[in-house]
Amino acid sequence: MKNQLLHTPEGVRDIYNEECEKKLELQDRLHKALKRHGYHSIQTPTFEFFDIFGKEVGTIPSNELYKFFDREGNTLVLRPDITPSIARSAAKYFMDEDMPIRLSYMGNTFINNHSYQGRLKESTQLGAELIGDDTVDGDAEMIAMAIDALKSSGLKNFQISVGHVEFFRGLMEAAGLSEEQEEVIRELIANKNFFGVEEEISDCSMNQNLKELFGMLGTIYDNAASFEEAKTYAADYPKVYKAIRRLEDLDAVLKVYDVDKYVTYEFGMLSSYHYYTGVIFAGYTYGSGEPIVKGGRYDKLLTYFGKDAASIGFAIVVDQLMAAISRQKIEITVKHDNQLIVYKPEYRREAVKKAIALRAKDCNVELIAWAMDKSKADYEAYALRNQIAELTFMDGE
Ligand SMILES: N[C@@H](Cc1c[nH]c[nH+]1)C(=O)O
Repeated sequence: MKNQLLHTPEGVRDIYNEECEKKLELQDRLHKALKRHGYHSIQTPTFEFFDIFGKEVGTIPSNELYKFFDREGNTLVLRPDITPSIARSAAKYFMDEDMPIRLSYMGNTFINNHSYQGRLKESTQLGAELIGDDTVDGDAEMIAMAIDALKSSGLKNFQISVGHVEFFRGLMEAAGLSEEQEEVIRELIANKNFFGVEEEISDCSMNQNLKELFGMLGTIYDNAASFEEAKTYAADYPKVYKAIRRLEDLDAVLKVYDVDKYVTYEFGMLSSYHYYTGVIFAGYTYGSGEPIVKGGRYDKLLTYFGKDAASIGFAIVVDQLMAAISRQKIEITVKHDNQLIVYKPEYRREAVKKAIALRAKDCNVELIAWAMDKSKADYEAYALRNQIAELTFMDGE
């Protein structure tokens, strides 16, 4: 047999047996958590027209998209991100709705990233979007809900880092740096090289307050009570000041939800998604270098689809969460309550009837016709391998 027939391409994998059962159980728990917050389920297609994920939308760059053509010659894209699809469908189906819309979804995303990063190219996301709500209450609801969902997965130690895209944007505007310099600084921040940032701006002529704010990009605050200094420095930079104030207000509401202990603030938090306009956040835990949850506010994305609706959302990266849960040795218990009935030909009718009756009572029953070359011991070993709870032989003995 050709080796390639058994292999999957780089970056995609099979999930089977116990791992698959656990993943489904985890998805179920996460989905229920979103439902508990009143979110309504929605499914959108796995592929869409190229424009839904085009440059103007501000999601994954075009060279990381899986693109292909339909019979008419349209360029189609396997979704790299579900948020633009939700934005499209919200604009299509809820154009005249003037109340906030709460949607939740689960599905796979596809990103053709460089193989050397060792990342999955197909991963499962479970997410929620709150559309048509620009309030800080909305920001807090999303973060509190993400925390509730993570807790329902059994995870105990995790952290949500929260930032605001306007802090960095405000600094860039105020400092009047070139696009190239901005790119360099973004890269340095992404690598947590804050000395590098200091060095990069040391030659630029800028006001001391602005320099102080640049110096705060690497600080992690566990409470908005420590924002006072930053606010003083930002007094003359309205964008930056407003961003800090928003995080301060958010912290107050997160305290009402009693989830502030899970949250830290980072003014230097950035995202490569250009559709974010306000608060952004990402969740981390042990055993996963990548975020287990990512989200943020995108107040302008829906205007691209013709609806003016400030929105915020997040997605839990189920595969990352699974990996972390397993590395932290957190047990996701899956029920092993399958019954197995093995029958000899003369007992076929009886066996089938029995299986139907049990299934009607919601029992899980696997039915096997006894193969001539198999012994009782073979079936017992099979039952053990497959964690069968109860094995019945219908052979007249
Ligand atoms: N779609 C984003 C997460 C998100 C959902 N809503 C807002 N942001 C992502 O894939 O990272």
